[in-house]
Amino acid sequence: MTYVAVKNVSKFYGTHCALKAVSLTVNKGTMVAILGANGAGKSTLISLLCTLTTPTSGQISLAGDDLTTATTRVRAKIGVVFQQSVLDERLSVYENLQIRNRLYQGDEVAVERSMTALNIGGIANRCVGALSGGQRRRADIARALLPQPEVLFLDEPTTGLDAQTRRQLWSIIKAKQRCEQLTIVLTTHYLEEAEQANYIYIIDQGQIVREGTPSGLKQHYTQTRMLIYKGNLQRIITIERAAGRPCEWENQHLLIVLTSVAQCVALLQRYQTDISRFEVKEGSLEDVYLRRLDDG
Ligand SMILES: Nc1ncnc2c1ncn2[C@@H]1O[C@H](COP(=O)(O)OP(=O)(O)OP(=O)(O)O)[C@@H](O)[C@H]1O
Repeated sequence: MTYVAVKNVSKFYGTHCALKAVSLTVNKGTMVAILGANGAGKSTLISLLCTLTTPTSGQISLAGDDLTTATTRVRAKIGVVFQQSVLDERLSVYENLQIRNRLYQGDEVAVERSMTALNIGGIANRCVGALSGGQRRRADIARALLPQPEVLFLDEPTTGLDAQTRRQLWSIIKAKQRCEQLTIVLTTHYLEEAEQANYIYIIDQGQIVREGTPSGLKQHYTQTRMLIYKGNLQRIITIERAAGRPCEWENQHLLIVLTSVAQCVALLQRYQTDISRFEVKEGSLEDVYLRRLDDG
């Protein structure tokens, strides 16, 4: 079921076009990742989705409500984690959450519930200015979850965090998605994070240039390659080329682009005494992304 619908949206800053005729949908309970280079338009899109700015043209709706005409109702359904933390550095984690909760007129248990979800009870009384980047991000997410939003917008939530902290944060966010049907829209530069999404949009210079599931994108835009490192390489390449089958040298190894599992099995059977070390490499999301930049 479509939860967020962006239809033909353009956004100009003065004469600069940051988004051009963007259309996308996000289904309820799914996680959608927006990928793109610096300046591609990701933050602009998030700003539009969380009603901080309005489109120059086009429509956006959330749970059936138009963002420009039903802004208050929409805002009650969203949580946002901005690229830059919006917590007050001089206050404790608890004070930050409590003040925010009062603004939402949230119930008394909301702060405890949010702190428990992000596992930050132990740093509740610490001043935000003295927290590590990972602890601060947890507090940011706890703040965004205070009103129990239906959709969470995450604008590069893990930039600058170490791999272990990123993984911990993601296991919390994914659990929320799974258990509470939370809809998530994420922008990120980390391709392994986008890999966890149900659907991906790649933006380049304000336009959507690729879209699909992570596996669909890989299947469509990348190749599976067999690399033969050791063995009777000269014999293999001679036979393959004589039979009209593509086979290339790559840095003193043999490279064969595979089109099917059957082809891989046939090669291994044909050269079982000639191959002593090989590897089959599937295309990655990074290949999809970089190939787009190269094409551009
Ligand atoms: N308030 C603004 N006024 C004028 N131009 C802006 C404004 N905000 C963004 N832009 C421009 O719009 C384009 C898209 O910017 P945006 O911040 O959306 O990109 P981004 O994909 O989020 O980049 P990054 O990954 O670096 O955060 C850029 O060319 C940027 O300079």
